[in-house]
Amino acid sequence: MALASNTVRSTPLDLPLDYPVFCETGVRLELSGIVRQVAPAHRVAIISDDTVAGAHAAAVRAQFDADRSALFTIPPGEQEKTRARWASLTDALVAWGAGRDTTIVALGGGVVCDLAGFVAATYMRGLPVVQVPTTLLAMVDASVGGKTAVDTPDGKNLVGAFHNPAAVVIDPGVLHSLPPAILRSGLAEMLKHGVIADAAYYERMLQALPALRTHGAAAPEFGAQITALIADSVRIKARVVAEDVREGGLRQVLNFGHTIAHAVEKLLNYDMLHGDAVAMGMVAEARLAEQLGLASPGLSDAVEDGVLRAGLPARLPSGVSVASVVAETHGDKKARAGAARYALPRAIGQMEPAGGRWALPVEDALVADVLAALTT
Ligand SMILES: NC(=O)c1ccc[n+]([C@@H]2O[C@H](COP(=O)([O-])OP(=O)(O)OC[C@H]3O[C@@H](n4cnc5c(N)ncnc54)[C@H](O)[C@@H]3O)[C@@H](O)[C@H]2O)c1
Ligand SMILES: O=C(O)C(=O)C[C@@H](O)[C@H](O)[C@H](O)COP(=O)(O)O
Ligand SMILES: [Zn+2]
Repeated sequence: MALASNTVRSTPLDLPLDYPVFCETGVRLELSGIVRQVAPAHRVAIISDDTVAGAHAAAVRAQFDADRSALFTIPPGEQEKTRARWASLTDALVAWGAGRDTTIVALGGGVVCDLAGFVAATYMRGLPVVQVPTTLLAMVDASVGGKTAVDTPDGKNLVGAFHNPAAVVIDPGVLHSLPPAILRSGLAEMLKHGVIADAAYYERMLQALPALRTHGAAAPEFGAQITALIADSVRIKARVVAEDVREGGLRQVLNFGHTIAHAVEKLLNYDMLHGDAVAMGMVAEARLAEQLGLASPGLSDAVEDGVLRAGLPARLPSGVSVASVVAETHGDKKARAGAARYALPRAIGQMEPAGGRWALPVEDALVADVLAALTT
């Protein structure tokens, strides 16, 4: 395959993963060289959504031979992370003649990372995928770790596969086109990484929040600061997934806030950004941890403080009843024998198993009490 650039100047982060993660402004322009190194292919199929493609696909496509690459897009939004979109994308790949010598490039936010990743995991029983995340959330979380999935009418990410990327190419330079509310929602997963693993990182995030919120992604000083914070967030996630790729135990810590978040997202027909739901879910689950006596007093105030300083929601959205959220939690993937389970921190930066388990069952009545207090 003729490539626009065969040399890769950037150095990947030093991580305990089997695949390189690049994190540097401008590195998206080295994508073809990276693909050639990690997943050389006869053809390259770029999967994106219409919004991202409009802003960023041309610079990516230009790096590959026109007759051996193609762009496949879906409409933007979580509502598109479905089996139907998986079917239309895989049909389109067949029609285009994609074979096992095709590499998938996932160019987009978390929805594209998950959906294109699932296409790659399943098409002809598995193609390499290079993740090129374009939202803050996808940079720090969805592009790393190999979870791919689609939603079904019954819940979030219910059908999917573990399929590690061949490489992750994080270019914070693409964040300039991201609307502020979507940038902000990515802060939730970064705060989560601080809560579950690293108090110093949590503190650095708190210090950075005013600048990140005031200046937005376009400010010149934003670049270096956000790049360092993204890299450290990826380091935290990488440490966890390297130890437990298939979520046998420890990896459940990355689900802090998610039992409640996924329930609420589904009840709202995914009309709430995932990061926003996680922010609110972390506040609720931190309160559960305190009520159970698992967490030291003050944890939930500290989590709520971070969430509010980031400008993220800390309360249950109106129109969602406490009873409906509690009922939905029983369908969570961590549930066992029908009982919802929660991955709960002890303190900022500290998670430990309780009785050997990383996710604990919690009485519905206690969950309902905590959620009721978050409706006011
Ligand atoms: N696999 C994982 O480990 C993992 C981790 C966290 C989240 N997720 C998943 O990620 C999804 C949420 O991801 P998200 O918040 O990125 O949502 P998203 O992918 O829907 O992106 C949000 C919006 O931003 C737009 N956008 C993306 N990049 C842009 C850019 N650079 N400029 C302008 N607009 C841009 C998109 O078109 C979309 O409208 C959820 O489905 C969640 O379940 C997966
Ligand atoms: O990588 C993980 O593991 C996570 O749990 C990260 C989460 O932020 C992410 O939202 C993930 O998609 C949730 O996965 P699920 O298995 O709970 O559906
Ligand atoms: Zn998440």
